[in-house]
Amino acid sequence: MLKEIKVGLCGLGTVGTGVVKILKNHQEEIKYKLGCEIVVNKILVHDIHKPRDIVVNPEWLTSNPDELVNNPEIDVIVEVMGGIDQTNLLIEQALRNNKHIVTANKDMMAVHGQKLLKLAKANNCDIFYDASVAGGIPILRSLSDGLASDRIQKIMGIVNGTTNYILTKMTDDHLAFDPVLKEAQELGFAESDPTSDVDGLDAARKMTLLANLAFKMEIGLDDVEVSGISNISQEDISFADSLGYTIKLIGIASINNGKVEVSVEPTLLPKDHPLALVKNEYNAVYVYGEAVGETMFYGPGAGSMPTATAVVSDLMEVIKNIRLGISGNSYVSPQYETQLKKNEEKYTKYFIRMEVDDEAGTFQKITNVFSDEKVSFAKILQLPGSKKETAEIVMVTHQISKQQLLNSLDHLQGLSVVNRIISYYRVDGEE
Ligand SMILES: NC(=O)C1=CN([C@@H]2O[C@H](COP(=O)(O)OP(=O)(O)OC[C@H]3O[C@@H](n4cnc5c(N)ncnc54)[C@H](OP(=O)(O)O)[C@@H]3O)[C@@H](O)[C@H]2O)C=CC1
Ligand SMILES: N[C@@H](CC=O)C(=O)O
Repeated sequence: MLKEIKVGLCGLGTVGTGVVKILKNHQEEIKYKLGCEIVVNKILVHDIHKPRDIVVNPEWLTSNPDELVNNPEIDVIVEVMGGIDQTNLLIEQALRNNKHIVTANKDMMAVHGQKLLKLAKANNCDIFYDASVAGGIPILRSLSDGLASDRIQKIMGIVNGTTNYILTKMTDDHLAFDPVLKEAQELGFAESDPTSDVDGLDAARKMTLLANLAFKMEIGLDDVEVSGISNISQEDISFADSLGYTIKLIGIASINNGKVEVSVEPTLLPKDHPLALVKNEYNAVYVYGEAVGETMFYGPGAGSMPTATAVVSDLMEVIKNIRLGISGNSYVSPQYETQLKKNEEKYTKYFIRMEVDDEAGTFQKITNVFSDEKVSFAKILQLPGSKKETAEIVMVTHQISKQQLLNSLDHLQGLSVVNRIISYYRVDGEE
């Protein structure tokens, strides 16, 4: 009979502080559900003297990882400190010492996840990482448990809280990018290096974790097409708005005939689409299963307490498995070889904005390029440009392949009447 489980906590920042609070504030419920107590007996931090928002026993604090990973008293390492390669080494060492792992670290899991999962299995240990995707939403667990019997066909969602916060404030309150990013950092949503949020890398890491689980393949970061939100302007937002769309950073992973496509990019959604209504740091993930149809998961995707909820729930799962004697089954080897769609096989609609010379015949030359590529349009706007004797053309295509888009843009750039392609974005979520 287990009386208590000893935990070594790596990190006491935004998420780590939430973990300590939940373990303290919900200890009665947790003990009731598990039949044993969870005791934190070491906490790894950078600086043990730093003033903190939470009171912990000063004897728990250490800056020496050996006191956790090589400590025979510790059963589970909860890693909420971030970092990739150094942290991976620390986790490998902990697994070799037969410690179970709970982590919120998508950066590490996207790069070293498969290897760590195998090492965990070899050492009869669990490694759970539900908090690493969409914060408080139990999306990885839903894919591996609740939807285990289905064949997943598509996942589409907002999986980065920081960029959703920024886009919400830019769209609804017309605020500028930089001060809103600063706000997201102060609220604890952003990564220590927020460029990984802004450039779409954080969302791409999460999409690989989702896609691997959903499609039972090994999809790496290099297989994901990524673009972030730093080039989205107030003009893009307002043109999108006047055509009936909202811009969101959307991750998509889909499979057709065994071929996958994973991308993260700014996407125009109809204003009444459920994902367009997801605001601030909230995340939402659509999962389309062959049998279940459409399901949607919604909740806070970042922040101290939501993320800590997922971490502590994973910790409880580890403990349940220890009690049942079934630890070491987090790794399932990929069932299928990874096959990626080519650009000719990726279909969607696109929003395209360009600045052109405002002279007779311009429009005809542009439409000729598109009709040569068999691209037709659902919506077109033509307005005066920001400079004298220029015009701006904004168009939304019907469904075309990525290759048709790239060919058209290439030809347009060669036309003397086209001054520049200002922006182009995917359009999704409408028939
Ligand atoms: N914030 C969020 O909303 C979410 C975060 N995550 C992930 O959770 C993890 C933690 O994020 P977050 O809590 O925001 O990060 P913070 O920067 O707030 O906290 C990091 C903590 O780890 C400690 N730390 C960092 N590096 C080291 C090191 N090399 N040695 C010892 N201690 C170290 C820091 O010590 P010290 O306090 O002394 O500086 C700090 O306590 C990251 O992987 C992040 O991607 C996942 C989902 C949501
Ligand atoms: N920086 C991330 C934190 C959670 O994963 C985000 O903004 O979503």
